Amino acid sequence: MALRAALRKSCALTGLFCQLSSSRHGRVCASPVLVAQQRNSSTAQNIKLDFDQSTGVAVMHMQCPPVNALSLEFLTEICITVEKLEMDKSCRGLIITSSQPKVFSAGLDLLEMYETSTEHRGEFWRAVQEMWLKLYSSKLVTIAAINGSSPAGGCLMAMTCDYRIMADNPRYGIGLNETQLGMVAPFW
Ligand SMILES: CCCCCCCCCCC/C=C/C(=O)SCCNC(=O)CCNC(=O)[C@H](O)C(C)(C)COP(=O)(O)OP(=O)(O)OC[C@H]1O[C@@H](n2cnc3c(N)ncnc32)[C@H](O)[C@@H]1OP(=O)(O)O
Repeated sequence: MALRAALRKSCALTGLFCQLSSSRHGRVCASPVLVAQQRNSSTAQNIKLDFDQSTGVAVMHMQCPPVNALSLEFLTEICITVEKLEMDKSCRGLIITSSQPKVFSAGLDLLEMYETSTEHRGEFWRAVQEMWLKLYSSKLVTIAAINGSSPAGGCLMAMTCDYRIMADNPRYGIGLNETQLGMVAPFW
């Protein structure tokens, strides 16, 4: 916890006013089942997707309590959601935001790396890579609406979007701080 407190302190603070486009709650996409099954994961429960077909804009609300930590399962859900939207010709843009209070994403799920097997960690890091490559190379216009803290993997996620808008709140931190945890991201 002391480490986390230090992290919170050292995160760079960004002050841009967040004007999150309100979605019109159009069609809601189906749960991503296929790849989840391939990865032996459950169906999407941690994402609420609002897709307004009249504008072609989808809003992905991350709702993986308590802090949208990017677990293998959650990373898989994110990837499948983006894949599904890309396959929908009427979708042009994607806004990624958080339903959790005060946190956009706490980054990679630390529990995925603690006392897990080498094999599991391999699968986990492949999913991390897949997530950011998918967002970075997406043909959709992607926007991170950062409505809370976004350290390390959360920052990575935001960086891979085309645009970032962050809520103007001095309590919200963002930055690549994972080296403070003694963590060096593996080569891709
Ligand atoms: C495009 C170019 C590409 C270039 C490539 C760049 C390379 C990038 C490499 C990226 C590598 C990334 C590594 C990581 O992400 S490691 C994880 C780093 N994250 C953290 O250290 C965040 C730690 N958490 C916090 O600072 C705070 O929790 C936070 C500010 C997010 C929220 O604070 P708040 O006070 O609201 O909440 P709590 O601290 O009380 O936490 C609530 C519960 O959530 C648990 N928690 C928090 N963070 C995590 C996490 N990351 N994983 C798992 N669990 C987490 C926390 O333990 C609390 O749980 P309990 O209630 O059970 O105690």
